Amino acid sequence: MVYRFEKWGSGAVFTIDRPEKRNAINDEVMDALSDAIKAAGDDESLRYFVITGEGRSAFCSGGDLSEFHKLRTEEDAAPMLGKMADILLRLALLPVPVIALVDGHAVGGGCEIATACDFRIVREDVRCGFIQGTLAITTGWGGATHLLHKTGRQDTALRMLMEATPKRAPELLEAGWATELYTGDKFAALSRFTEPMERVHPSVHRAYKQAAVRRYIAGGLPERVREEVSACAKLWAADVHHEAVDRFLNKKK
Ligand SMILES: CC[C@H](C(=O)O)C(=O)SCCNC(=O)CCNC(=O)[C@H](O)C(C)(C)COP(=O)(O)OP(=O)(O)OC[C@H]1O[C@@H](n2cnc3c(N)ncnc32)[C@H](O)[C@@H]1OP(=O)(O)O
Repeated sequence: MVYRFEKWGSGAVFTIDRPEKRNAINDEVMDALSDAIKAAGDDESLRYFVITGEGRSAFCSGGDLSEFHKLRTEEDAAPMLGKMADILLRLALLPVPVIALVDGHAVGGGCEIATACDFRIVREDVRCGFIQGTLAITTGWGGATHLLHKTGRQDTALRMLMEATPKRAPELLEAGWATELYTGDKFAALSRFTEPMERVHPSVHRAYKQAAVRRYIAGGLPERVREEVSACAKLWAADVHHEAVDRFLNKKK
């Protein structure tokens, strides 16, 4: 299995389980995450939805380049990008707090997944970044749209996107992307984060999350995400993108 979806106290944890590929996202993981989000949305007893990665090397390394490099044209790329962008939008709009438990590097689409969550609990020694620019594309799963919507500083957000480099956890905290940093066991860190909120009735959490969802919708996020997908799909078709992916895939051969 390329994932696990398990109950965790009053929450549920989705674990991307492809450590041999640094938890890269392929169609199978997308479909599993989509199903998990549906189940979470239908579960009135759920208090939290948590997403994390297997192993300590990576939270998620983004799209599976060994699979997605076969997508050559704008028409090829748009359906894959749109599929994951829709899944991340549904993740963001879940009626409960959504927590990214970032216990390894989150790069590319992996950084987009964490950005779509309400909170990011980040291990203090990891690096996260929107490295799509190094492949001559933009974010394509809605990451830029979610980041620009959430962050208080547009200059900081644009700099993260345009530099396309992984940032150290303290920098991510300073930039307002990381909610808090931790060391040691990730589930102990998750408990420390959720415990204070557990003293509040879940109906209060759901009401506050609805306020955030209303702000998303008022901000036109679904349409803005669709436009981001289109922009990425256009850049995807360029030779400079395919050459950059080929260099990554051939780096060790
Ligand atoms: C809109 C989303 C967008 C898209 O879908 O295209 C993206 O997400 S673009 C960005 C795609 N992701 C990347 O470019 C990141 C590539 N990976 C890395 O930079 C590193 O692997 C890193 C920093 C995540 C971890 O580095 P580390 O040294 O710990 O591991 P290795 O690089 O040696 O990788 C181990 C093993 O995993 C394979 N791998 C890693 N990432 C991916 C990936 N995204 N897709 C496919 N395979 C990946 C890597 O090739 C190695 O395989 P091996 O067979 O052992 O050589």
